[in-house]
Amino acid sequence: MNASSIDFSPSNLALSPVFSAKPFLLALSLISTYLVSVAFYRLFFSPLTSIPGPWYAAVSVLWITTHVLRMQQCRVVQDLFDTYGPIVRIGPNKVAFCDAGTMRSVYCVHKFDKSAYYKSLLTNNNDHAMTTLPHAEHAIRKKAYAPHYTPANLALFQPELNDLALKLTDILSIRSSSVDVLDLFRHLMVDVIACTVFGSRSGSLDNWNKGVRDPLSIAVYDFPKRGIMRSAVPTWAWKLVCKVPNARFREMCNSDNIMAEYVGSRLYEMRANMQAASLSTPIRPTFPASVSATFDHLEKNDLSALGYPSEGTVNVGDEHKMPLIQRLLGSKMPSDEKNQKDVVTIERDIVSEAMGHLIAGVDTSSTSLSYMFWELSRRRDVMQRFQAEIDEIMPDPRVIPDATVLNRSEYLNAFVKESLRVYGAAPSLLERVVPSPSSPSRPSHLTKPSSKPNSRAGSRNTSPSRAASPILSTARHEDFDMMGYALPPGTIVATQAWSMHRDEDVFASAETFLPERWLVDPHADREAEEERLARMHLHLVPFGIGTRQCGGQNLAHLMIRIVVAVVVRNCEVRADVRETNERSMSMRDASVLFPAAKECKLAFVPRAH
Ligand code: HEM
Repeated sequence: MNASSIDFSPSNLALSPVFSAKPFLLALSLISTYLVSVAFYRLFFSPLTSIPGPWYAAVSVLWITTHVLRMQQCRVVQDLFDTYGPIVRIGPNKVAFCDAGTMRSVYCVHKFDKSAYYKSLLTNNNDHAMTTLPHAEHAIRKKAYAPHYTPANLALFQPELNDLALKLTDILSIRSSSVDVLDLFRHLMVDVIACTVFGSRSGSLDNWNKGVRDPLSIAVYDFPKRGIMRSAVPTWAWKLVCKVPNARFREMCNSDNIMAEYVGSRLYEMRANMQAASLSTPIRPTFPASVSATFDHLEKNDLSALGYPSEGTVNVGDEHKMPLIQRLLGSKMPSDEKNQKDVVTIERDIVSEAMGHLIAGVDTSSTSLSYMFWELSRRRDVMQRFQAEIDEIMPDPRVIPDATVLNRSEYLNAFVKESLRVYGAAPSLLERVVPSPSSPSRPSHLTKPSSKPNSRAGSRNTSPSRAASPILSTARHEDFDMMGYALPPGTIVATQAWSMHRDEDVFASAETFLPERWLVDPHADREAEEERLARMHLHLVPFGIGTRQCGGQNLAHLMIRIVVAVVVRNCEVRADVRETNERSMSMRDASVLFPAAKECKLAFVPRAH
């Protein structure tokens, strides 16, 4: 047969075996069989089968992922707790729980490593404390930065923080119309972190006031979105994504580099200054190749025992006051600098760490402050009680009291706790992984092999002893016993502050904003009151819990108190319901909480003194 004799008519082609649909159908049926088998296994034979939860969550990650993308994961997981109880399977390999005893067991006692989810927050393509998954390696990073955030060290920076807060108040007082405080506080926090971490003034607040775009604040804002996109696509595809011809989009893709350039410049300036001043830099080994050998020793040196500034100081300016990058440079750099490779690695680590603090501290604090002022704008009762206290501790409206005075203020404390309870800025699941037997951080007492059958979790409030309830008779030695269920190594487990803060048995009328719940009722039985407050404190975890909890919480507490005090002393706060209301402020959660409208417009009217 020659080519001219082949009939290429459409009707013949459709029947031609070359174009037969059979291979396609075969592939399709193989894939379908595989998917159905996987779903069948996950539903009926997985070690997590007995854990309560909807079947569609057990068979695929698709369901929970859609809620992550809708930025409604916290609410959805809370609904599952309401339906199924305090332990729920939310994915083929993921278990969420809401129980104070289990929370302590996972995050404080066993100190499970973080899950790979955190890698989406890498800075400068490199790890920092928050993204370092293994517990032992993290301990070393934390030891290096933690002394910076002790209350005594932060108190040295209070004059600068006060200046920034007064500048903010001046900006608010002269505006005749409403301002988007979410954006304004973001610029403020960039200045705060520039001051405490880099020892420089970024001028972000000034830029905001002048209506000038501030690339650093924009980069910090863009970074989480960039992280989610970056982790969703392979490197080759990411390079294409970054070429999308849209200037704003490219700026977002480039946010990591913009931050790295800023932080890198500050680091080199600092290093040059330190060298010029012939500083006496202490030499301490950090980030050694083998971290496990030092692990036990580091564990004993927990935060409280660290003692600052015992590790040595740099003799420039105020002997003890130094921004974080100066502290890290002083403690990490080899004095002779013979090994240039080490220097490059160490500097890269410092840049990533400092960037990590920018992204961890800016959006969280600005969201918290925004929700606080929104509450003050609509709760006259809270505002009046607050003003009475602040007017007393701050007779001169331009002289902000010392941190010790702010910390002793009863109503201010109650207001901040209640705000962090209802509007905690990091309310989502804090994922950890059940370790494998070979993991260096796996404690030997993780499981107790038992012959008793599995006991199902029942009520919401499980006491600590319940976490040690019997496990499945089929449980293997390496399984972890969580509330009566045996979880194999590799299972992702997590709790969320959102739910811990909304437990009706602990916080009556949990959805109501009620600072008074944190005050002792003088008419009630004293012992019962103490017990009630202790229970609430046990469930209040806006900064996480255990060794991985927020490294900058003391700075967050200090700055929130300073800003709230000075603004309440100087201004009345108003919201126009046409622009800021329940709907616009409805909470959405990505890794950080934010209002649905992505803005919070409020007006500030100077008070008559
Ligand atoms: C209201 C404000 C803040 C909230 C609600 C908050 C919340 C949190 C939470 C929940 C974590 C733990 C994440 C986990 O376990 O997976 C965390 C970690 C962290 N936060 Fe914050 N944060 C706030 C402000 C800040 C500030 C101002 C800084 C520093 C400038 C900061 C620095 C960090 C760092 C460095 C980590 C990682 C800790 C580590 O793993 O060593 N945070 N934060």
